[in-house]
Amino acid sequence: MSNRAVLLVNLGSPDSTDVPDVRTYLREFLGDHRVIDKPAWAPARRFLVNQIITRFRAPKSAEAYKTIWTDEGSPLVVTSQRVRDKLAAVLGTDTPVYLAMRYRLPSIGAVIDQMVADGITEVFLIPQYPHYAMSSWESVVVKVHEEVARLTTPIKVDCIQPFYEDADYIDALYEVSRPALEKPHDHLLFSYHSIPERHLREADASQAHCTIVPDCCSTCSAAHGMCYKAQVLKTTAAFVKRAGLADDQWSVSFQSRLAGEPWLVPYTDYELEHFAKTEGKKNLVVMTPAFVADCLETLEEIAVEGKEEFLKAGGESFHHVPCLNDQAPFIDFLHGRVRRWLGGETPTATKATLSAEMFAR
Ligand SMILES: C=CC1=C(C)c2cc3[nH]c(cc4nc(cc5[nH]c(cc1n2)c(C)c5CCC(=O)O)C(CCC(=O)O)=C4C)c(C)c3C=C
Ligand SMILES: [Fe+2]
Ligand SMILES: [Fe+2]
Repeated sequence: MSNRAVLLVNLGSPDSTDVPDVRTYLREFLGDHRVIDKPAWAPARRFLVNQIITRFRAPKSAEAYKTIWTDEGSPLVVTSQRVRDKLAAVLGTDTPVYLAMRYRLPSIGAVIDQMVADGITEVFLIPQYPHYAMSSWESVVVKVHEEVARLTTPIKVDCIQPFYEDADYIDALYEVSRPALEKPHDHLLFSYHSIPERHLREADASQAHCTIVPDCCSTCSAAHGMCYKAQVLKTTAAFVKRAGLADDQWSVSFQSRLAGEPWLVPYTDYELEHFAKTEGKKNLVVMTPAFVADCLETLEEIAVEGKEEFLKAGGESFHHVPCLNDQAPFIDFLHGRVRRWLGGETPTATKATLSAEMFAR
């Protein structure tokens, strides 16, 4: 067996839909200071997460998870396992593929220990996020490097760059959404996971561009290497061009916000109501390209709740485009990137080339 391997990392889900398991998951997830960050108020943050958010949120989240749970477990975890297995099948035994979750199981630390036991010395890390965000991509990449740093025999980590406008990724998105786009519809909505607006400023190492320069995301800047909003807008622009859509056929919105501060706007739930009630857009297709695997945020929040809100507001048809999941175009995309890494061609990020600010937070 070779000493080189692929490591896929996704966000993770609770172990089960039981409230204590959901609480444990939320504690770990929301206890990550790259997700709920307020370093200046660290004790307040711990109190907020442990006592308030998890106590009140866990029962509600558990109910939501029950609506999407499958016999095999959480859709996000099950789909990620299928992606791992399909990628492993096309790569063959020379390049094993491992899967870890940022929160809960299988943990990044345990999977890295397994890789060491298997004799792996070089790893191609592919966070299962097309876009950089402090709370997603950065959290995974930093955690993997932290776990590698504790090893006595080091592993070399090459990380794929956020692939938000990679032509092959956009082609894959186009392939999986074509059947839905061929159905009659009035509008295509790109609904991305929201983040606090403040996170855009925190990620901007120059502290001079994001949310400061007017129309910052359309003004070329080095800050966009770590600007979630600029990157989701680039995914959208690349997809719109690939699909040949006119400007009045699509728009962007942001879902899954928490309370307490401004998150990226416009909010998906407001947009859904507005389309049906005031814009006369009654037949809607919704894509969710921030997620590569269908999960709570797509299957429940969009495909069930979003649909209900839209139809209640007077909408007539609502179609959620499934995520890339384990569909062939995504496996082909990943396979292509791994082949290029094995051939030394894929531009990758190492700890030395990644922003030092990322590791210092
Ligand atoms: C796509 C990338 C993601 C970013 C960026 C992100 C930021 C972010 N999320 C929360 C809070 C929650 N997210 C939850 C679920 C969830 N989030 C992502 C992805 C991103 N989050 C996924 C894939 C999922 C689904 C997980 C699954 O098991 O299916 C949840 C938990 C569910 C709930 O209770 O609603 C919370 C909470 C914050 C605060 C944040 C950025 C600051
Ligand atoms: Fe989230
Ligand atoms: Fe911007």
